[in-house]
Amino acid sequence: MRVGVITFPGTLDDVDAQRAVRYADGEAVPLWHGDHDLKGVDAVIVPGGFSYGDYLRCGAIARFAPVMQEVIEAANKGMPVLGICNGFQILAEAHLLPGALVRNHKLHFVCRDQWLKVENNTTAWTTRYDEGAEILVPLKSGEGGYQANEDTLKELEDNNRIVFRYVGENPNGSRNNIAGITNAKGNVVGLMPHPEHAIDALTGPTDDGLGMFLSLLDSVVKA
Ligand SMILES: NC(=O)CC[C@H](N)C(=O)O
Repeated sequence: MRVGVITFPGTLDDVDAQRAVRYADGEAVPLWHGDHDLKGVDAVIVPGGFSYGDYLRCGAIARFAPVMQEVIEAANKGMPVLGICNGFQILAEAHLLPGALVRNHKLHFVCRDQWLKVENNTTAWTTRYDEGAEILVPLKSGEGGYQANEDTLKELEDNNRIVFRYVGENPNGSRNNIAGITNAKGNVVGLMPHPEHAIDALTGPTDDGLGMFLSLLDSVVKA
C-alpha cells in the first residue's frame, strides 16, 4: 500500500501521518503542494497544520494548490482520501466534502484529548472499528466548528454520512456534534481530531487512531 501525504507551506502533521502509514505496514510517499501528479499512490492523506498560514480562512488557499487538482480528480474516481483537521478544512474548501469549518464557538483554540463515537464503520477509513465504539484521540484546532445548512445536515444524517461525533461537551460548536463526515461513496473522509497522533500508547493518549490506517490497508488490498 502506497499512501501519499501532502505537505503545503505551513503543514505541521505530515511527519506523524507518514509514521501512521508505516505503522499500518504502508509506504508513505511525500507529495509537495506544487506537484502535478500523485506518483501512482493508492490513497492520499491531507494532514493537519496551518497551510499558507491560515490566511483568508483555514484551507482556502491550499484548495488551489496544483496537487489538489490531482486529488480532486482522483477522489472523484474513488481513490481513498483522508483529511485530518486542516486537511478536513481543505477538503471542505475543495468541495470534496460538504459544509464548512468555522471559528470555534468560544473563540479559543482548543487543545485536548477528545472522546469520539464511531458512527459509520463502512467507509474506506473506518472498517476496523465497531459501530458505536468510542475512541480517544487529540483535538487541536481554532476553526473546528462544523457548519452546514439544514438540507445538507439532513442529507448527512439520513445517509449515514456522519462518521464521528463528539462525545460529551461539544468542544467547538459543531452542528449535531459532528467531528467527521464522508462523501456519498465513502472513499473521502474528513475529521477535525487527530488519529495520527494516537497510534501508539507510548506517544499518544491511546492507540485508538491506528484503526483508521489499518482500515485503509484493508480497503486497498481488497480493491
Ligand atoms: N491542527 C490543525 O490542523 C489546525 C487546523 C487549523 N489551523 C485550525 O486552527 O483550525
